[in-house]
Amino acid sequence: MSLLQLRDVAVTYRTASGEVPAVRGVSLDLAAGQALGVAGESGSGKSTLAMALLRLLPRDARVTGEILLDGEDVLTMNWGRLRAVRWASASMVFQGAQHALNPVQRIERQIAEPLLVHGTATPAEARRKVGELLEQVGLPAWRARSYPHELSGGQRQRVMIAMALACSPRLIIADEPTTALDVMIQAQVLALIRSLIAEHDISLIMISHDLSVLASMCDRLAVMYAGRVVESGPSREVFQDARHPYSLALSAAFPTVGDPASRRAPRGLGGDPPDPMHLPTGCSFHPRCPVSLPGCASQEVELWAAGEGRTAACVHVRPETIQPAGPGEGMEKQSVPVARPTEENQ
Ligand SMILES: Nc1ncnc2c1ncn2[C@@H]1O[C@H](COP(=O)(O)OP(=O)(O)OP(=O)(O)O)[C@@H](O)[C@H]1O
Repeated sequence: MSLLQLRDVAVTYRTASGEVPAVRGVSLDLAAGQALGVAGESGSGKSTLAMALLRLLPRDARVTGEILLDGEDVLTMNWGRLRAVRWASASMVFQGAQHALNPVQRIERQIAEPLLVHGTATPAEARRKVGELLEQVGLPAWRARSYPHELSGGQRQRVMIAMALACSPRLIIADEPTTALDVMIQAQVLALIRSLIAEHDISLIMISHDLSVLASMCDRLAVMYAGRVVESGPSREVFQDARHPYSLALSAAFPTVGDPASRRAPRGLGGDPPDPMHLPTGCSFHPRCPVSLPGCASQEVELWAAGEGRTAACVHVRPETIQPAGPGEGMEKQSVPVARPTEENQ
């Protein structure tokens, strides 16, 4: 059975200017021991989805659908059960550790807190465990006495990882865990996460805008655009042979380690992500899509099978299904391959 199953999950923020549909109809599965990367540009709904998984969203967010963790729906759990599940079954590493840690509490107290709250350790046991956890994440045990401001950004992120590990969860959700770090430290923290999840057999959901980082860390990828998953599948295949033009643009936007040619021309995607309150009609990506067809402006496309274990929401995956947009614009049976970007069209 899957460790985590999302069924038609939607999140809408209620704001003074109206409803913001931040996540729309997301269905995903995560098997035990698997790592899933969730990619997308800023504003695509990644963090909202991650926070929804443990009901950490503000009160003005309405979440619908099903979020089944070990078969139990997180959305309908009572508060007592939810408190038990947080940290112990699933824990979170937030982006920007300097904001997530309490600046006036020593590290020891912050890492020990989940252990004490869950009653899994006495204060003396918790102190010993904190030292062990710090050593597991590559910090000396004496750092337990430090305050967050006495640590570097990379060290603080290691502390966040130690906290996430404290109650031996089955799932860690890491939201842009290395965004604020320089490249060398980023590589160290990613290597640390990779080795810890393998060693402790922990499942991982990692959020990032960087598809190349996710492809190097995760078994599967889900690419989000305007609150929807537009493509999912095995990491290597999505990264190297994207079926959705948006995933293709994302994968082309980052150089690949070991491929000097990919560094020469990091390619950006033209235009801006849409405002969720004013989404384009039809396929939300069509105004920026280099291979859109006239019908894409009127027809929203569902996720279709796009190969072994793969899905993509693009008419080019099943071109025969698109309806004609109007007189003279018939596109039935038209097959247009998704164009890979070339040097000329960048
Ligand atoms: N508390 C909130 N109230 C209203 N709208 C919000 C709130 N939080 C997020 N949003 C909106 O929801 C959409 C998705 O935001 P979210 O932060 O989930 O995206 P993201 O992909 O994680 O972006 P980033 O990579 O910048 O963190 C955005 O349009 C954002 O403006």
